[in-house]
Amino acid sequence: MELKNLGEFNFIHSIESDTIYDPNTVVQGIGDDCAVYKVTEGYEQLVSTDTMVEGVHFSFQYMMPYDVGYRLMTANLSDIAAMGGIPRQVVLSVAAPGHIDTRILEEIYRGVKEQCQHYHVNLIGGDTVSIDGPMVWTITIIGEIPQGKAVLRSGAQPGDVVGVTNYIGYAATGLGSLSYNLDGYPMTRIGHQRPEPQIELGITLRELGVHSMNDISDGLSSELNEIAKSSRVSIIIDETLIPLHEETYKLAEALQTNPIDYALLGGEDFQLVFTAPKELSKALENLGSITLIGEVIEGEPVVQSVTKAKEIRLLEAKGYNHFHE
Ligand SMILES: Nc1ncnc2c1ncn2[C@@H]1O[C@H](COP(=O)(O)OP(=O)(O)OP(=O)(O)O)[C@@H](O)[C@H]1O
Ligand SMILES: Cc1ncc(C[n+]2csc(CCOP(=O)(O)O)c2C)c(N)n1
Ligand SMILES: [Mg+2]
Ligand SMILES: [Mg+2]
Ligand SMILES: [Mg+2]
Repeated sequence: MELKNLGEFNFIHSIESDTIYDPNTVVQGIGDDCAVYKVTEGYEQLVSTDTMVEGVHFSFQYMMPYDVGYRLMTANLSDIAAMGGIPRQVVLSVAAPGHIDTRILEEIYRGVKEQCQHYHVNLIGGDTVSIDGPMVWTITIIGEIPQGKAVLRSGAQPGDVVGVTNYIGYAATGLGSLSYNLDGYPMTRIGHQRPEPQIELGITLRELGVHSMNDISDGLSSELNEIAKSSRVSIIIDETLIPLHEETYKLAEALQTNPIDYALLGGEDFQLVFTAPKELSKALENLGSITLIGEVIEGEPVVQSVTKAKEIRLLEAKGYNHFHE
């Protein structure tokens, strides 16, 4: 059935069941002017919002509707992970054209709810409007963090080591293989379609005492530059240490591109990049999913890298930019 035949209120009614995955914190969910939720004593509240636009952040050529919802939740959960926080509540706003088949919307919600269930997050409200254009999906997420413990972009200190979680350039490899219609990239395709936020690692890193952290939405060079600027420090990384998946090397070979660029410029990995006191190096490496790729030094707020050929180059804050020519 088309959305315009179902109508706004029937649509809201159709999605409101199975939205509460941590009932202890909810006083009022979907169904009133505002949602009402409880906060934990001794904790600060985190809030962040992220939007996904059809044609910009996703294409039904490369993703199933279920994946769209899944990744929308991941992008929002990822910003909570980047602070070392615990996700709690979300509200979701959708703008959709009247001719859309409601089965597509149901599938997107199924993806959202899957991630809500997995991370014990409640979907407590939202908004539904019509648009004469592409679908626009926005989530606002609320999380919690023990008082004074949020890991900021501005906390990096000279002498820190720089680390990343898992593989970088993974999602961009999957998207590249899809857009060039190349077979043989099963792992990274899932990385593009169904990325995971690093909630548990974010909490572990915060508890270990990392100094600064960011999640990778726009690309490693962009995120490192944000840390360098906010913290007023210089960062230097060794490009040969950036953890790339074998499918990234394979795609770079097939397309005659530089594999490092998928990590530096690709984005949407939703992995974490952080800086930490050098004394934590051993503990960080013992986590298994962390790679140390550089260090923080005193100086201008810039990022430099040592290339494979042992040359030093400036890493500009390139990466995904919505308003770049
Ligand atoms: N239109 C806006 N109005 C007010 N604040 C904004 C607006 N857009 C971004 N911000 C704020 O700017 C800062 C950086 O936002 P940005 O969206 O770049 O970070 P992010 O969500 O981590 O990255 P990404 O959106 O690429 O995942 C955040 O504090 C965000 O709240
Ligand atoms: C169809 C299609 N084309 C291109 C891309 C790549 N892409 C889009 S937005 C973005 C950065 C993060 O956005 P934001 O800063 O809004 O969080 C990236 C890397 C995609 N995912 N799908
Ligand atoms: Mg954002
Ligand atoms: Mg972020
Ligand atoms: Mg961005």
